[in-house]
Amino acid sequence: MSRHKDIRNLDYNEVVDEYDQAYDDDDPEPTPEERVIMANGTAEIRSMLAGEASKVTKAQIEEALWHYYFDVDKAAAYLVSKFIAPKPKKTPQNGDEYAIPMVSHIATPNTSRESFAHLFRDLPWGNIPKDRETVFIAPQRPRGGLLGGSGAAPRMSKLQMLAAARKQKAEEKNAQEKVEQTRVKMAELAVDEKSRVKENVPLAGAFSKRLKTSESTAEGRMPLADAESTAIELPHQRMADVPETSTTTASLLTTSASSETPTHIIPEPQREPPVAAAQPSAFARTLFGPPPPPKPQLAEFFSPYPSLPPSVIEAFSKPSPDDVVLTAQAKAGKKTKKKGSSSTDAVTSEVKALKIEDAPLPKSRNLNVLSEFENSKKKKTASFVVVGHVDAGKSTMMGRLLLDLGVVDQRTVDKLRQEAEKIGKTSFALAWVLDQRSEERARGVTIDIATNRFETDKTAFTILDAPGHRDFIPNMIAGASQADFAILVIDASTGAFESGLKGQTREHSLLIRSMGVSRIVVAVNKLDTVGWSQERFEEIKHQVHGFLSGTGFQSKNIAFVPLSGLRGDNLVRKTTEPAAGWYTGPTLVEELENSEPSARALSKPLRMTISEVFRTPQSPLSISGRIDAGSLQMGDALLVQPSGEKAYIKSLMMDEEPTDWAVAGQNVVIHLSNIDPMHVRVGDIICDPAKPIQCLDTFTLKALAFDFLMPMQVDVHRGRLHAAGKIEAIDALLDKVTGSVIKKKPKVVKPASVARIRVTLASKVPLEAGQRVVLRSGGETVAAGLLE
Ligand SMILES: Nc1nc2c(ncn2[C@@H]2O[C@H](COP(=O)(O)OP(=O)(O)OP(=O)(O)O)[C@@H](O)[C@H]2O)c(=O)[nH]1
Repeated sequence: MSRHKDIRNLDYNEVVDEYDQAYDDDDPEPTPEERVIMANGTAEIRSMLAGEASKVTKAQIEEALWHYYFDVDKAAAYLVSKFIAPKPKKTPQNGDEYAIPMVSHIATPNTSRESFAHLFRDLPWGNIPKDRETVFIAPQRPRGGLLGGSGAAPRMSKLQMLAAARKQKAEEKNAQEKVEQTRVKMAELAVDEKSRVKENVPLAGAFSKRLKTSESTAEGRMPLADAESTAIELPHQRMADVPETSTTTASLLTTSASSETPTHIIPEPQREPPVAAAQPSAFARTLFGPPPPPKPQLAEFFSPYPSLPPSVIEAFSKPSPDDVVLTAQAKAGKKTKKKGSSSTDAVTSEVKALKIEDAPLPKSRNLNVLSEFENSKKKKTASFVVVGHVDAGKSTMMGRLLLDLGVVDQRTVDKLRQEAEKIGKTSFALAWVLDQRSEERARGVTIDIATNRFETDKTAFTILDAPGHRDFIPNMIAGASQADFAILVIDASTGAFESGLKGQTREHSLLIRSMGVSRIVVAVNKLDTVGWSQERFEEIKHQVHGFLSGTGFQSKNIAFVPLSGLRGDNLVRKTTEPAAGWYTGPTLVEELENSEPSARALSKPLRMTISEVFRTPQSPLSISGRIDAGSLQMGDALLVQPSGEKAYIKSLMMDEEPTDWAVAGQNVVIHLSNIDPMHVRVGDIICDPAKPIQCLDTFTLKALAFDFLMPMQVDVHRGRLHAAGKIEAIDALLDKVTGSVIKKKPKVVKPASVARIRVTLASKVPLEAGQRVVLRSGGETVAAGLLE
């Protein structure tokens, strides 16, 4: 049964009866002395009332005296007003204008409506009938004090004195009882010391102070002052006088003091017995009398119902069955939790013990890669970038080339043509062979570098089809950075060549030359639109040759081919157009085969710029790119910069076939192991851990100015890498041919001039001397050059 059930079974009538009984006990029977005073008072009142005395009974007189504490005057006045000359009842008359409606259920049958009007018929005042005049009873003796007399204390009769004494006694008794009740309640609210001692809970400092203060004050030995200072200043002789009764408080105080500061420690024998509540002060005792004897034992718990029967208190003194069940459940839960946690710990430790061995490193065959390359019978490889003004026909030309070479079949092209017809872009069907992104197909422009490959009898080519639109120049730069040579596509149709020359034809030419491309094949395209005009071809050839020569291309490295990419004339096969009979030179593919790739930096430390990062079935992290310098083989350790993380070559792919090694100039796919993908990004450089590339945030550049140069914010492009930077200073203006210093620290560099400039970067990026970078600002290429 819970204690709530105890409350429900409580007999409230029994409790109320007890309360009433206690209340009745407050009005005890008169003492013999009071009986004498009562008799005298009765006689005195009878004499005061004289002839009217017969109208009141003895009991009425005694009750009045008792009520007024034997005050004869008050009792006599009360008896007169109540029994001898009571005020007449007011009975309103019906029909009176001042009639007050009476409530029907209390009105008598005869006086259903009473009026007070008759009381005012004899107005004006002063004409009052005799029977309605007030009876005044003059006091026997004059009142003293402020209302008359000498001002001395009024003289009291013996009866009055006795009544006053009784009244004071009753008031003292009530006050005493109130104090006692308050003390009991306070004692019950106080914290039980014994239980705290059992629990070894030290007293809080502030509570300790209060306790000491209370004790000392109760004994009247100390003033109400700071207990801490008082305890220290207390004379030893005085402390020795304290009776040795209990050590509980002393122990508590010692514990408390030791936990705070040694100055609080009071010798244990000198401590006083514990009290749970403050004792009344001397002033309080003067007011309320001596303190009651201390309760033998304080309640061990707080009860808001101090007057409850013992059975109820008993029920609350112990944990209820509900509490017992809850406690048991809590303990069981703890045990279970402990069990669970221990099992969890065990699992955790087991998991920790399960040390995952590092993935076994790929086995290296320790090949001499350079000799393998020399002895290999593989075709030479070459990469070329296709550049030119937007819509010059670059993608169409490469699509046709792949079709004519059999890399893609006619069926695929027909399918692309059908798809292109649906959106009204039939003429772009061949371009879609390379422009495979939906956005590129929808917009009809190339956005990113499209790579493809084809082989001739002698060479394995990699096509890097660059976007012609000025918005995608950074992608074109990325393509150019991987190329051995370039195809510059020029739209020969009327007006297009001229506009292209002012546009990206010029910029692309400058860029590819600055990127280190020295061999260029100019594809004069769309000659079918001008009837295969030789004059037009020669005009374009003349202008472009002069322009390219001015940008640094040697004449022997410049070739021109008149063609139609859309129709495939002079692309793979010679044109059969009669109007084009004037051209007997090589086709575009033949010109490509005649182009020697740039020298390979085979013996230099490994450098490879990451073009793509992707996931393959072979590895969760695969990268692709062109090896700029050095060589690598399966099992090699690699360093990724700028993250500085190490990785291993799990396997290699070249031309979509597995290989054990690769050298500079080759495009490869590397499946990495032992590295987190978060450390590898497009534009990072893979290098030899033994000869790593350094990460710089400042460098000096020998730059060709495309625009006016001065200290300014720029974007630094190296391959796929872009970084924010700033032209910090211009160290010198250089001679274009010799490279000697013309002028030191010029403030501005004019376009087409060469200068040595210092560039700072917002963050460190992998850079080293010999690399080519491009500086752009506001969407325009402002300079390109070589790191010194
Ligand atoms: N008549 C004719 N049209 C051509 C020839 N080559 C390309 N075109 C057309 O020119 C348009 C643009 O061709 P694209 O191959 O997309 O040009 P692009 O240079 O690759 O364009 P971007 O990569 O976006 O700069 C298409 O409509 C082609 O059909 C050609 O030899 N003759």
